[in-house]
Amino acid sequence: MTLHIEHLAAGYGRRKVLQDVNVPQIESGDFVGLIGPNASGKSTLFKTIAGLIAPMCGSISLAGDDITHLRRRDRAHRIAYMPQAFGCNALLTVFETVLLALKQTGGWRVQSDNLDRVSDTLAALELGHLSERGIADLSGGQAQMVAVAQTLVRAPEVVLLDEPTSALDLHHQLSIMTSVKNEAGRRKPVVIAALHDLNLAAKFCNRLILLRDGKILADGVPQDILARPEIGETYNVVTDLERTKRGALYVDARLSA
Ligand SMILES: Nc1ncnc2c1ncn2[C@@H]1O[C@H](COP(=O)(O)OP(=O)(O)OP(=O)(O)O)[C@@H](O)[C@H]1O
Repeated sequence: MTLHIEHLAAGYGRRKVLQDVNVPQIESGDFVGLIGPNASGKSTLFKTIAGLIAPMCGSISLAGDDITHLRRRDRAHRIAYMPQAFGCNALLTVFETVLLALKQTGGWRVQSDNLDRVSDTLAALELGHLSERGIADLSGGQAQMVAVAQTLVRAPEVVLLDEPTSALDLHHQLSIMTSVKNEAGRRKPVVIAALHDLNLAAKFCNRLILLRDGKILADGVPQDILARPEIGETYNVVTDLERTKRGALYVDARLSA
């Protein structure tokens, strides 16, 4: 099962944000980091893959099917998208909120395996202790982790996470990224996460796609992409790619003089 994007253009009204985006073969089990500065088009790409924006031209195919024309219910079975901003119903518990995410694919009838799926997902994300807490009583980081749980619980073929760690402390950044990577390795969805932290992207992703001004500038393994001069140019900083004593990639970035 692969995701493949060809000559994609998309935007808002007449304004084209994405221009001739080509992404060859993202394979099942890949954990792709979508990187690029603010306003480069990362969320727009996610919204287009998720079907919230219709492409102006080009195609997006999943396992050979063109998904740009899928019906909403069929798309919900195959693709789950966690937006940057997520709304919460103040009256629901964490457990109910994650269970509600299953409604998009399973309808209103709750089956016992749905309850197990919710419990397992919350446990995998270290959120079990929050199950009965009201969703309105969570911290920003806890609410963000619940949004990740809502995405993963649906067990889709494509998982799109828009900045899943932006509100998280160091432990929870590592914990969420580890859980997502484990999910990619175990169930083998295509996973794409928009990330601003290049070191986190290097640590967990097996492929990075660099977007600037709606165009793909580089696509490849982290050690190649992060070593390229386009990284510094794109973010308007000076970068050096180093290896830590433990062998991890580390991007040292500073403002140019
Ligand atoms: N609903 C919208 N209507 C019109 N323009 C929009 C809309 N959403 C985004 N844009 C514009 O599209 C461009 C790309 O925005 P997008 O949100 O895709 O970038 P991004 O790379 O996800 O940014 P960030 O890293 O800041 O979240 C920006 O110029 C933005 O102002």
